[in-house]
This record gives sequence, C-alpha cells and structure tokens, in this order.
Amino acid sequence: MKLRFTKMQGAGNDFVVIDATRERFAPTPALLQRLTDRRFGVGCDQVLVIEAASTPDVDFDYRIFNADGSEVGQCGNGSRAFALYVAENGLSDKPRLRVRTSTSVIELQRIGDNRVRVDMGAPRWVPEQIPLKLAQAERYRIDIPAFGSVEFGAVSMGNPHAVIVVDDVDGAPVEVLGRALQASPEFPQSVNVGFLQVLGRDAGRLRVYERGAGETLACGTGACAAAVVGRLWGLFDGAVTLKARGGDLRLEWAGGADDSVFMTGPAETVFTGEIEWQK
Ligand SMILES: N[C@@H](CCC[C@H](N)C(=O)O)C(=O)O
Repeated sequence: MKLRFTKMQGAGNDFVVIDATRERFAPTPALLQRLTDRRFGVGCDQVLVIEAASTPDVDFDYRIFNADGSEVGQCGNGSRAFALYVAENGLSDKPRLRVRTSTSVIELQRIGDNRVRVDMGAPRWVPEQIPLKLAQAERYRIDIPAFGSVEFGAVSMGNPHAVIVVDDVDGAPVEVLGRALQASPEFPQSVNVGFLQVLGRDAGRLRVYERGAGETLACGTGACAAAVVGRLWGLFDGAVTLKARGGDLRLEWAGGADDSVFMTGPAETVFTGEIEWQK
C-alpha cells in the first residue's frame, strides 16, 4: 500500500502532512513511527492530518500526533502549514479557514509570502483546564531535585504549557529541566516546557522542550503561552516577537481572559513523497 505525504515546516518545526480527504489513513502506532522516525522513516516532530469537516461550522478537522505517536490537541506552527497545504493543493480557496482540533477551533488566514496569521483562541489558565494539580496562582512553584524550587507560569492553548523565565536561554537546562517538569505528577497529562529570555517589552527568545517530541526548533503554542505569561507577569506589552532557533513568531494578545492570541509566522512545503506501507 502506498501513502502519499507532504513534508512541511514552520519556523523549523517540521511536519509530515497527510491529506486524509484524499488518502486512506489509519494512524496505527507502527505507521506513525514510520512517518516520524528520522532514520528508519520520513522524520518529523509532528504528523498533521487534514480531515473533512465533521460539522458544518468548520472547514476542516485537524488531527495532530507527536513524534512519539501520542495524539494531542493543538499545534500552532502546524496550523500555518495546514493553511498553506490547503491553498497549495486546491482543497479550499477561502481566505480564512476555521479548523477544529480535538480541543479547540482556530481560524487561519494566509497573508501572503507564505505567512499565515492564526487566531489561536483564548488562553486558559484555570488549573483544571491546563491540567495542573496546584491551586490557581499567577506564579507556580514545584520542587525539582537538583534544581530546587522552580518558578513557572502555566497556560493551556489547547495543549498544556509551563513557561520558565531565564536570564540566558542558550545556557538554560532545556532538556534536563524540561523532562523533569514533564514527569511531575502535578501535570497529569505532562506538559510542554518553554524557556523564555526577555529582551524587552516587545521581544524575547524562546526554546521549548515539547511533550512527545523533545526540543524542537520552534513551538507555536509555546510561543503563544510565553507571550501570555510574559504579559500576565508584566514583562511584555500586547505584541511581541519571539525568536526561536528556527525562526521568529509574532504574537498579539490584548490581555483579557476572552481575548484570542494571534500568532503570525512562516510556513513552507519542503517536498512531497510516498511510502510503501504494509497494513
Ligand atoms: N509544535 C507544536 C506543538 C505540538 C504539540 C505538543 N508537543 C504537545 O504535546 O502538546 C506547536 O507549534 O504548537
């Protein structure tokens, strides 16, 4: 059996995109491993699946699988790739698309030059919504052996994020502390861990240790979460450019609990291909 796919990237966060409006696709663990494995398969941080809309209020359904095969509720960089794929492959010529993930509905707008602006919806910071098993606070603390009491902000953008503010993101213990927080029982669904260095009221640098994928070159929802935590902590104004190792993302958030976070950034098709797949 042959499965056609498209390799895409957004700020260096890379994806295998499956167009399930045209391909028969059953996301078994073995097939997902083949698609995500960088040595024995195609290789990517996430597999994105484009499906026909399940309800009339959206244009498409959007499923997301991490490199470890876990299905998750949101992928910001992937949403920009999604919009580009839909346009480049003639699935829709609408200037704005509404797509549903398993946790939220987002709105995608291509703004030219392979750039996409996404209404990522409102951030959620009530602990049950993240989920986080601590009493609600602006700043949380968890004791991590070898690091002591680690302070972080926590937000859901349809997936869970912890954001730690650091002086120097290059020297931050991204993998070790990222893994430790992910394993913390306070995060019952684990967590994506962002390390934010503030450069000014409208700029910062960000590295994210992603749940199910390890450190990626950029994380769109992580950038949204960092913009929100930075604003709640009085570090950022309403618009900020966050520099990830794979590229820059622009985030806008008016600051209210019902205000959407808007993310703008690049997306690109890298190549298309097909793999032989035995069911
Ligand atoms: N790279 C993504 C986030 C993908 C999902 C995440 N690893 C999770 O498990 O929630 C982004 O750009 O947002």
